[in-house]
Amino acid sequence: MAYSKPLSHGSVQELAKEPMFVVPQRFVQENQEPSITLDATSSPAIPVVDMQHLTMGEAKDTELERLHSICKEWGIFQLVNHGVSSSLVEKVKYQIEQFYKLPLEKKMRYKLRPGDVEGYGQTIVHSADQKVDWADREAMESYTSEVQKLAMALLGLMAQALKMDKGEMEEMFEDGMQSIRMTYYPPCPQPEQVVGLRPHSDATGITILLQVNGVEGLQVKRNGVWIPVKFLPDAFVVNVGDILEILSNGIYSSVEHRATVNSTKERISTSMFFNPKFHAEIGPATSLINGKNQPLFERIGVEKYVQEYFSSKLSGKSFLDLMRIENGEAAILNCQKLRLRK
Ligand SMILES: O=C(O)CCC(=O)C(=O)O
Ligand SMILES: [Fe+2]
Repeated sequence: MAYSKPLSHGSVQELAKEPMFVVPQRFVQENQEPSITLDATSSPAIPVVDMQHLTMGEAKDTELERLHSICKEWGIFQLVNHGVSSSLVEKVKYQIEQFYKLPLEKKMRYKLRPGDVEGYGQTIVHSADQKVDWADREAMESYTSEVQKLAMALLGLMAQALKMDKGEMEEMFEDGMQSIRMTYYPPCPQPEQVVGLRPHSDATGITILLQVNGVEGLQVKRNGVWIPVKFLPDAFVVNVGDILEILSNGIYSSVEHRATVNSTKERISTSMFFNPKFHAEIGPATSLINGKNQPLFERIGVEKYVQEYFSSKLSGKSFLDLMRIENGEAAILNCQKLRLRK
């Protein structure tokens, strides 16, 4: 997840409405890593998983094995036949698009206040009591709860595939923290000069993403190459986050991804993040640890994890590396000690 402070100088969406041929300097990202991006026609598509095949029929076990390999090797997939009604998804998409069409003064009624994480601006909206009055609250609420059920079902299947105690997974995520982030990427005259969202892995258990207006821009890093994620109508993009990588003791791999912008079209996405409850402890599942499998990551309380996450500068999967146990100690503990000494 990339959390960032609200723009103090106004909204990127408003800025992009002005005629503009050159990107203002403050948006130019100079130290972008040189990257090879495959074009959409030649690149391998990220795998597609069919929820119906996973839950019913004779091929259930084979599909579960497939899900397992995908979470290990890709950390991301498109999920089809997910069971969330397409009319509900369409309604939510429509409402989100309508929200971004509102004049700035109206959007500003939902503006983030300093210290807030809810509202309009560059940050996330927590779904527990989110301010979604701009939309039909009912549709947004049913969407949130439907997607939550789906996330729990997926986490349960993953527990089964990992051969970990399903109860341990449920205990961790049931009544967990769920948050939602809607992102608007305006068209940009020099798309190669800016980043929509810089490379990161999500600090979550799993993330379920909706490409709201069908415009592509999400890319995932695989073997050092950025692969564009195609838009599949009726699919959710599901990605493995850092917490699931830790919980699975490194069997699953969180995916590094970024969002690029387009020179002519705006893009809207909505990510729903699923996290353990605030008082849980993050660490490799005890049911996966034994004499042969030693824990590869540190155990840490969710509260502390979130604090550390916010105080670290994000880049790729560097935050997760802090949790990795090397030479008997995790770097995150060393950071804390250094900070205490100061
Ligand atoms: O806009 C996207 O496709 C990616 C969003 C994302 O990575 C995030 O919200 O963490
Ligand atoms: Fe993300």
